[in-house]
Amino acid sequence: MRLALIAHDEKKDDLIEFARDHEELLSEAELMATGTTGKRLMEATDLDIERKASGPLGGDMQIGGEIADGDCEGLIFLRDPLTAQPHEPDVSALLRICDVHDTPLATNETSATFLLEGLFADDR
Ligand SMILES: O=C(CO)COP(=O)(O)O
Repeated sequence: MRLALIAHDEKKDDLIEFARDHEELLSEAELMATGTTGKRLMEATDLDIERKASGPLGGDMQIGGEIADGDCEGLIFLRDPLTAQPHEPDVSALLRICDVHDTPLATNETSATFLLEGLFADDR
């Protein structure tokens, strides 16, 4: 199973905590992430993560491409709902492409837990 992990700057610590809490399950997946998110996660855990470009430089669009190609089965994207992002159009496009392809998408920690547990329950 291929999964993508992304967090905006204000949410990166939360995603790291989430990844530590779920490291065993996550380690069973092939993981990809936007650039800085992937770097921070690999520094903080033993997870192996394919790093795309940083979000503002096109990383969200690269992950969107994986989803459009049917090569990513779920996205955990801890967005910062309180800060405007310069690449907001890319963020919206990524969320949209998840809906186009009916790809599971979680944008907060509680739904991220449901997403992981649901995908792995399906897989077993
Ligand atoms: O901006 C992002 C998602 O929109 C995340 O990008 P980084 O992981 O490179 O910080």
